[in-house]
Amino acid sequence: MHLLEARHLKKYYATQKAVDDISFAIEPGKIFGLLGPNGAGKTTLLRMITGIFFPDEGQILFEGKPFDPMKDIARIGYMPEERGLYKKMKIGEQALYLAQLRGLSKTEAMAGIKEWFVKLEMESWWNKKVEDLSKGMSQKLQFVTTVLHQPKLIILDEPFSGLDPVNSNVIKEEIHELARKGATIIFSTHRMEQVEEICDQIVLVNKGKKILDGTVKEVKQQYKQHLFRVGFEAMPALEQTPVFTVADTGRDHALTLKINEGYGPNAVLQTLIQQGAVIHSFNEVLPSLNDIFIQLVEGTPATRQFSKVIS
Ligand SMILES: Nc1ncnc2c1ncn2[C@@H]1O[C@H](COP(=O)(O)OP(=O)(O)OP(=O)(O)O)[C@@H](O)[C@H]1O
Repeated sequence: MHLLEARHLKKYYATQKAVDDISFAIEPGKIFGLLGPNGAGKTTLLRMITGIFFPDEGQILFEGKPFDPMKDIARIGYMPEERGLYKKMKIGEQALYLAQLRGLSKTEAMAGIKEWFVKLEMESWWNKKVEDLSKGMSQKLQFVTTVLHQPKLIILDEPFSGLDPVNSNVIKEEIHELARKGATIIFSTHRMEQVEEICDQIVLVNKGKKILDGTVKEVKQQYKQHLFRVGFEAMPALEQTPVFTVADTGRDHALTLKINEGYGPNAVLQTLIQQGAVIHSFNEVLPSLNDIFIQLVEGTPATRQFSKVIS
């Protein structure tokens, strides 16, 4: 059974089709990346999944049953992009207050906070005020307050913004650990390198529509351009062949070759050897998610506007 299923969700504002018939399903324990350019509809989708507002049309199923924000919200942890911490409150008190608000007893909350503060090296922060924290520090605090009540579904909007590489890695590791323990994670970002490393499944939205859905591996296979990087002992002088085309000018004794239609890697290797090349490496070059993202969304205007649809 899926932990979360979105079926034909629609949310229209006065002039914008912010989310226009989007469906996807997420299995328990998976890390799901919700991607898209600015204004694509990601926040609007997340707000429906977190019960902040209802979809105009469509259905959300949580553990196979219609999503009931009043009941299910206690099992969801949401870290929004615009951070919602009380600036004047002390950090320890704030974490305690938020954990109790999400249903933990004071004892449970204290135990959880201690564990997380030690894990993320925040023990000395207890008596600081939020307004005294740097952007990255408040990001860590917000992460802790999102996951403290052990939600089944954790939704993180741009979780790494403001974090240095060391703290990004710490949070990345914690996200993996939470997923290993069974939590399902949705995270929304435009930073593709993080998605490649972390996500099991991705959905790309653009102009309110879903334009891609699959595992990172599937998506890369779907958009591959049959390119291979070949390393040589010495750069060979290659003759024209119907098997491949040289895709770059070559450096460091290596060339990128594009295999022509009707041929495979074996034919490339045979041709190269016949032409006297001495090969020492041969690797497929898959497109990065960044390349795919840019290819799919480049040049498309922001969210679909009613006026354009009507005219
Ligand atoms: N309250 C609102 N009223 C009218 N239009 C809105 C409202 N909120 C969002 N929109 C529009 O809906 C579209 C989708 O916005 P949304 O915030 O969901 O995008 P996003 O993918 O989260 O963008 P970003 O990556 O920039 O945060 C945008 O065109 C936005 O202008």
